[in-house]
Amino acid sequence: MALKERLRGLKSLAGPFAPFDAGVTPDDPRALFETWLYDAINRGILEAHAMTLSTVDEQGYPDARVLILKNVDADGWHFASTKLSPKGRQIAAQPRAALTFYWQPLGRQVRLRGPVVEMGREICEADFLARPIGSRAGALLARQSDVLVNDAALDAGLAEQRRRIEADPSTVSPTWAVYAVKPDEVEFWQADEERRHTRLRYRQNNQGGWTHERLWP
Ligand SMILES: Cc1cc2nc3c(=O)[nH]c(=O)nc-3n(C[C@H](O)[C@H](O)[C@H](O)COP(=O)(O)O)c2cc1C
Repeated sequence: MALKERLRGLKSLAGPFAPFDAGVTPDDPRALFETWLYDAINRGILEAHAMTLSTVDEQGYPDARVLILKNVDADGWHFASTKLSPKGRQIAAQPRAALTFYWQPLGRQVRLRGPVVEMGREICEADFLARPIGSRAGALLARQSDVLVNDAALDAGLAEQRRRIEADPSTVSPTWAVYAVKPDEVEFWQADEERRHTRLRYRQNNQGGWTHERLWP
């Protein structure tokens, strides 16, 4: 069977899904996001904290990759990476981003976008030190997305950084950063088997609060 037919035969948004009452929602999208995230975690969805981070480079060329959500607080939605990576350089040049979550068994998507800020050194260092040693060694290398010429160079580099950490466990990478996306727009999307999806978009208003409105599916 041709790929096109194979794809046509695959189910999507098959449900059944619990209805989403968009008329009874909190004033702040953070509260609804946390409810949906806990729903996903409690449902046992693997990597419920995985999300797609979209950025653009200096030329406005988009890029996207999956990352792990580290926290949600008054500063925004947090993620961590090395500042020297393509995403780090893109954020330095264009400090705006979008995040997308999809929890398939619940038929739920959340999209948000807004400015990105780098958190203070204390938060970045605490995040770095909480990582397993292998992750710390990789982050100290700070070569993410560079061209890898051979595995021996990677293995030698990781071993060297591991020795460095073992000699001084307080070693931190100066280029490891925790970033926060502070959204000015957050959209909640609940699938419906009959495609009568429910969409609710929050937008920051001039008073520093939020207004929300339904969107056509
Ligand atoms: C489930 C999952 C979680 C990931 N988590 C992170 C993360 O928290 N930080 C990170 O820098 N890369 C993470 N990655 C790798 C990124 O997707 C990406 O390959 C890497 O950050 C390089 O991206 P860049 O070249 O756009 O900078 C994760 C990948 C997957 C599939």
